[in-house]
Amino acid sequence: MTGHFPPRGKFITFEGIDGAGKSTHIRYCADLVAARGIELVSSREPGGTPLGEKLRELVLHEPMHLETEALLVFASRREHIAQVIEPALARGAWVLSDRFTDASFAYQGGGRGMDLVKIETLANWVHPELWPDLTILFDVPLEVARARLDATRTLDKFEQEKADFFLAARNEYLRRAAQYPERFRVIDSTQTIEAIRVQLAAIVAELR
Ligand SMILES: Nc1ncnc2c1ncn2[C@@H]1O[C@H](COP(=O)(O)OP(=O)(O)OP(=O)(O)O)[C@@H](O)[C@H]1O
Ligand SMILES: Cc1cn([C@H]2C[C@H](O)[C@@H](COP(=O)(O)O)O2)c(=O)[nH]c1=O
Repeated sequence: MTGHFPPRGKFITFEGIDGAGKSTHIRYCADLVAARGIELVSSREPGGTPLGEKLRELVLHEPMHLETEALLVFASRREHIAQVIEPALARGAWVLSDRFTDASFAYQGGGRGMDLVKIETLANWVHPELWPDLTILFDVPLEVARARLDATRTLDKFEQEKADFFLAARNEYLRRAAQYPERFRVIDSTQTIEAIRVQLAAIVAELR
């Protein structure tokens, strides 16, 4: 007897410095995917599971050593992969995640200055086989991101960081996008929401 295996789902991640517009555009991309009749799981990091959300609270609000921070985001990620991402991809669902390991490179590596080799080691340990099929990087100068955040919310631990932190995080994102051009699409997030949507629709339509 032969079993029926659904084609593996797609794993799409959304990255950018705080205020770049990820959350705004994930909802739109989710609608595009759902309109194709594809099962969809929308999630986020740190978080995405009950334990991951508890870790998120610690990471976003408690002061801690930078390596503790890195270990906690990877602990949250391990749980997220086991409980949510892998089961969804295996049953053919598409997973849209607000951040994944590129954020650890950008924030713990670029922003905090943690040795990138250590982050690579954690990534190879926690998800040796799993990388996104597509990563959409919303790129924006930090003054624009900052103005958007200041207008909308109370800032968490990361959002209160100084300009240098975000400059380094943005540069690390752009460095990774240049290193993995087949996986990344970089969007100029200073454009209007409508203009960005046009680009996103084309990018998502390419994915089969
Ligand atoms: N292209 C845009 N033009 C103008 N305003 C925008 C644009 N994209 C997002 N915004 C606005 O900027 C604010 C921050 O956007 P959003 O919450 O999507 O950012 P984010 O990248 O998800 O931030 P964080 O990572 O901190 O959650 C929101 O008020 C949103 O409406
Ligand atoms: C996955 C991940 C996230 N972070 C930081 C980046 C953001 O400042 C927060 C998450 O907040 P958001 O509003 O949901 O984007 O966490 C990090 O430092 N390292 C990571 O790996």
